[in-house]
Amino acid sequence: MDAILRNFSGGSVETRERDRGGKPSREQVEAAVRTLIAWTGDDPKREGLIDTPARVARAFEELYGGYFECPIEALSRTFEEVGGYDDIVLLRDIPFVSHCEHHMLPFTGTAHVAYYPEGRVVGLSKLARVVEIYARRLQTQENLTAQIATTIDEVLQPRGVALLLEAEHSCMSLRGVQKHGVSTVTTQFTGVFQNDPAEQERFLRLIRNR
Ligand SMILES: Nc1nc2c(ncn2[C@@H]2O[C@H](COP(=O)(O)OP(=O)(O)OP(=O)(O)O)[C@@H](O)[C@H]2O)c(=O)[nH]1
Ligand SMILES: [Zn+2]
Repeated sequence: MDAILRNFSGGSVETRERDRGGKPSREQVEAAVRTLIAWTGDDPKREGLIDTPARVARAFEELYGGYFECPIEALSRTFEEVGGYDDIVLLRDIPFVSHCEHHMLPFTGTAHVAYYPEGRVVGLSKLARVVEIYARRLQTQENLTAQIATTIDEVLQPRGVALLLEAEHSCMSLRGVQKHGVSTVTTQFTGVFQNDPAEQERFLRLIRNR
């Protein structure tokens, strides 16, 4: 239980993805949702709410499905027939929804993912799948950014990886400080994007210039 709720941030991607724990039963989850409903002040036994715990459990399976998918596997099929192409590959504006690990409230935004292939490339959708898998876990935006970058870097071993995420956190807009329209930007660079300021600048320019 502890293991599954932990969002593994230490060790290699492979270790992180291997160390999975058990899972509570459906009955336990539904009982927990009934407790939360009662905590709000409502009656979990009233007609409109009677099936809600089951719905919430199903919604959680969808929203947090990323714990049961493997980002390493998503990147496992690569191909080399790209006519000698060896320049930057950039996926711009990948939309994502994740949930902050502090409040379990959604933060939504877009991810820009780039890498410099080293001989072999991966199917484009697989990069978006890695974003999706990690987004569907409890996250901080920093951790989400780092996990996507590290995974692509470790699995594909390209010449470099560049990530930029921009998102609005509903725990900041709907509650607490209640600031709407704040965009949080995080970046992570490896390889040439980290070592060569010109490459980093090129990535940022490609994102900005539409
Ligand atoms: N660094 C980081 N902080 C986050 C992220 N998501 C939410 N937070 C912040 O986590 C912090 C949690 O702070 P706490 O003081 O424990 O919680 P809180 O009392 O609800 O804080 P307020 O939101 O200021 O009311 C808040 O400042 C949130 O804005 C994230 O992805 N990254
Ligand atoms: Zn939060």
